[in-house]
Amino acid sequence: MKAIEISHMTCDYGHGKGIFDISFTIDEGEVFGFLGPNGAGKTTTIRHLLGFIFAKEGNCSILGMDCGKQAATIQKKLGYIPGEINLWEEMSGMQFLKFMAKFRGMKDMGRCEELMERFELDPSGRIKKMSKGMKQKVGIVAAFMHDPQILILDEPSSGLDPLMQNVFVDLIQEEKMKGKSILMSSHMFEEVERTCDRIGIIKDGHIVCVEDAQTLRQSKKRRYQIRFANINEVVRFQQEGFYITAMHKHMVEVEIHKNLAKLIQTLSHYEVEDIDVTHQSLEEIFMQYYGGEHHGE
Ligand SMILES: Nc1ncnc2c1ncn2[C@@H]1O[C@H](COP(=O)(O)OP(=O)(O)OP(=O)(O)O)[C@@H](O)[C@H]1O
Repeated sequence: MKAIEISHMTCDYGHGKGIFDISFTIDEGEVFGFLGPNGAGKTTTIRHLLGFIFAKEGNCSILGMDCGKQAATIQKKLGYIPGEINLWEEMSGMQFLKFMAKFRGMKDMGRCEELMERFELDPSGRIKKMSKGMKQKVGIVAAFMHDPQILILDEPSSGLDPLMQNVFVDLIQEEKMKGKSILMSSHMFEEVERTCDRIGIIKDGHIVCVEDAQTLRQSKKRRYQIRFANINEVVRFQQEGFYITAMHKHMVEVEIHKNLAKLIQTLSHYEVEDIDVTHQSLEEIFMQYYGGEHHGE
């Protein structure tokens, strides 16, 4: 059984807005990164999973339960961090966490206390007075404290400082080791790179790519900056048919995807003074998808 299954789901808000024919699945024990530019449809998809919106076309299920029909059971079971955390402002952080614990029938608050300590959260103050980062911490503790099997996290680390983002990444990695299934929307490429097994990219309401994170990492192009001994070598090298991305005096930059051996072999016939390499970042790869410039290389 799949942890999460979304099949041909459409929610048309009109004027090209919404989500259209969305399908993907998440396995048990898998961390799935859900990425896309602002307004792409991430939150709309997630709200269907929580049963806040009913799919007019298509359907979605969590652990075999229909997200529309069994929303109450699902909401009790899973861990959820909404994109915009609107907690009950008049409550203190602790009152809110106790309320959530009661809603879920939790007896033991040990995990809650452990998480508060990890995130250095003092929950005694009123939510109304808390900073965005503090509210986010309350949201994280509330989502993880009942040790749920499934976690749906909509931009979970927004508002956290870099130190706390690291604490959060460690937590995700630990949960993954425990076999949890996690759907995580994020704008933080580093966080995605460090945690996700598979990545789905949504743009204008359509899924444009679902890819193994390892495959995406391997598809990173490399750019080699080669400094030749003299300009004659540069002119000669230009005839070799490599994809040249920049040139400056005796330096030539070439972009290589797979055929590094060919470059090394070719350069053995040249007078080379220096060679340097830069790797394409995961962010650059995503930007190709976001901007629609990806040609499926
Ligand atoms: N209830 C609604 N009625 C009409 N349009 C809506 C409604 N909810 C969302 N939209 C529109 O649907 C599109 C998708 O919104 P959604 O919130 O799912 O995007 P998102 O990918 O989560 O974006 P962000 O990264 O900015 O949070 C947007 O253009 C949004 O304005």
